[in-house]
Amino acid sequence: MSQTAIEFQNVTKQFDNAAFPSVDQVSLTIEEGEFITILGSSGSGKTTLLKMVNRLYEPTGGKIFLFGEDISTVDVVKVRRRIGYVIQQIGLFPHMTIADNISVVPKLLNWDKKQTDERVDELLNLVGLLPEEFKYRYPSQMSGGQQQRVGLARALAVNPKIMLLDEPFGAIDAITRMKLQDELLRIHGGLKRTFLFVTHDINEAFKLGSRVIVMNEGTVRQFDTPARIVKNPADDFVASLIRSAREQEEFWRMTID
Ligand SMILES: Nc1ncnc2c1ncn2[C@@H]1O[C@H](COP(=O)(O)OP(=O)(O)OP(=O)(O)O)[C@@H](O)[C@H]1O
Repeated sequence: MSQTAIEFQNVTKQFDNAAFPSVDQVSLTIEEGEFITILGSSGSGKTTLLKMVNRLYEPTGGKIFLFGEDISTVDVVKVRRRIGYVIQQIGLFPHMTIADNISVVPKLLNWDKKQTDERVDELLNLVGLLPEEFKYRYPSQMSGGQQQRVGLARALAVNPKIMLLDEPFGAIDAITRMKLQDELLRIHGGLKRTFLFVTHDINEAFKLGSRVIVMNEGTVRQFDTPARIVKNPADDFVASLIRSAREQEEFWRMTID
C-alpha cells in the first residue's frame, strides 16, 4: 500500500503587503511515488505553494505534513536536507567545479571522499553527462541545458524522497526541454520518489504529471489525472485552459495540411 508523502491541510499564505492570499485554503494529499505537476498562469500561487513544502515560506494558516510529520515542528535545516530543490535559475556556485557543486550536501553530511566521488559519477551518468568530460569543468563552461542537468544531479545527491522542481526547464529551448522531460520521467520512474513540479505549460504538465494540480488565484481548481481533467474539466477556468491547448494543436494541424 502506498504511503502519503505530502499532505496540505487547509494551507493559506497571506503576504503582509498583499491584498489577497497567494495560496488560499489548499487541502490535498499526495502519495509516495507520484509525479505531481502544478499548473496555472502567472501569479496563481504555484511557487508559493511549493516553497511552503521546504519552509522557504511559512504558511499563515493550516499545516503541511511530510510522511505524517507536521513540518512546522521539525528543524528547518533538517526539512530542507530531506528535500531536493531545483529552480530555473539553477544556482550553481560559479567558482566551484561541477563535481564540487554536486558534492556540497554530501560534504555537509560528512560523507567520505570515496563515497562522494562515486556518487558524483553515478549522478552525472544518471542525468546524461559523461563524468570524465564534465566533472572538472566550471558552470560557465557548460550550456544552459547541461547546467540544468547538474542542478538536477545536485538535488538528487543525497537521494531525497521528495523533489521540488520550480519551472526547471523554463529557460531552455524546445528540443532540449523535451529531452530533459523524458529524462526526468526516466529518473522518476525507477525510484520511490515523489516529485512536485511547477509549470505554466499545459503540455509539460500533462506529459509529466501522473496527476495535475490546476491552480488559479491561489486556489486549487482541480486535482486529477490528465485524462480525467481533459474529459471532465471542473469549471470554466479549467475548460478554458484545455481549449487554449486544443486551439494551438488545431493551428499546427491546419498549417501542416
Ligand atoms: N514575497 C512576496 N510578497 C508579497 N506578495 C508575494 C510574494 N511572493 C509572491 N507574492 C504574490 O503571490 C502571488 C502568487 O505568486 P507566485 O509566485 O506563487 O505565483 P506563480 O503561480 O508561481 O507565478 P509565476 O508562474 O509567474 O512564477 C502573486 O500575486 C505574487 O505577487
